[in-house]
Amino acid sequence: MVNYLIIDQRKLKMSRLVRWLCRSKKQHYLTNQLLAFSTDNKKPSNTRATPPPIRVSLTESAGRGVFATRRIGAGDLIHTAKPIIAHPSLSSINTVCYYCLRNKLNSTDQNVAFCGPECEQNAKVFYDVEKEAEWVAFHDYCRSNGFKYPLLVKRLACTILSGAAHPEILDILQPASLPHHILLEMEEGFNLLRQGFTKADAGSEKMAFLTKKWYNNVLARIRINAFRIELAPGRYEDLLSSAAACVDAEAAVGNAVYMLPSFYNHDCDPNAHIIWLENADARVKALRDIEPDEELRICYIDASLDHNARQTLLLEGFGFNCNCPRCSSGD
Ligand SMILES: C[S@@+](CC[C@H](N)C(=O)[O-])C[C@H]1O[C@@H](n2cnc3c(N)ncnc32)[C@H](O)[C@@H]1O
Repeated sequence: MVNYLIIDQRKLKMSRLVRWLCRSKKQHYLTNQLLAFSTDNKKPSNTRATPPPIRVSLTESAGRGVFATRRIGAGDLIHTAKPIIAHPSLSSINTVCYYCLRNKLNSTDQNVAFCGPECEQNAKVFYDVEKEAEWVAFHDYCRSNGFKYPLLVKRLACTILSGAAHPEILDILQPASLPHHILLEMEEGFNLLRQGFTKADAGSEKMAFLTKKWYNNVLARIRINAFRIELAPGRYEDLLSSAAACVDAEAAVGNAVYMLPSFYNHDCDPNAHIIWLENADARVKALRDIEPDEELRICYIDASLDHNARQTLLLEGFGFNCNCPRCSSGD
């Protein structure tokens, strides 16, 4: 089975495990757990996949980070990762698979739909719960405010209600807090989400995890750890539609949260990047030659912005003052 939403008791143990690991610095073990969690395990059980050439360890000034365990060549694929949760942007909801975000340009279906039976089957972990409730008001709230992350929280909540995920599943990721004005804006989303499940008779016992505190914590983590997915245009038609989307509105097909990719720190002159080809599966690639023990860093923002714009975006969006060599040099 593909590890798209491998959410079970193991994940609950993960968050306790990480607290222990951070104390004991048994980071090789952490890396192995994250790799097992993050990568595609489609391979037959009798063939052992080669582990990616990376480890997760503490950095000097940016928390945990990802380091090369051997030399990696420019252009090499370092590893792939499947999302823990992914959600199409509302503008793409009828044109991409509701599970893997693959473009379904040829489909005539105007409703949410899946690109095939495998995605439909995999989506059961959230869709069986989601389709029982009415989400017009929640989607209107997201659409009118331009919010994308509450959609990921809704999908996660559905997965938890179905019993396929534990409420603590994202606790391993870097925590964050939301500024007061954002907390106020999020309140309506929380109320609409609860209302949706309450009206659908989801059951108060099952919904006990869905507190304002849980909602805000998850949203804050998602805000600094989620990736905006833009698929690489493969065909001429895709190229045209993505060019139109760039001009029109939201170019991203959706957003997703991953496990291992969330441990990559930022650099304004990165040595690695993440790309998406046909769906939400992430591919981490080297941008240049990387030496053993060098930290692998990606760029969270548009690197072509000037120094002040980059610093402001990183502080407001991700909560840190960037101390990468490029920023330190004043560039
Ligand atoms: C997606 S997480 C990266 C992994 C994180 N270091 C951890 O321990 O989970 C993003 C957070 O890492 C830290 N970070 C990433 N890049 C940084 C940088 N260039 N300078 C300082 N802190 C950074 C910030 O705390 C940021 O909010």
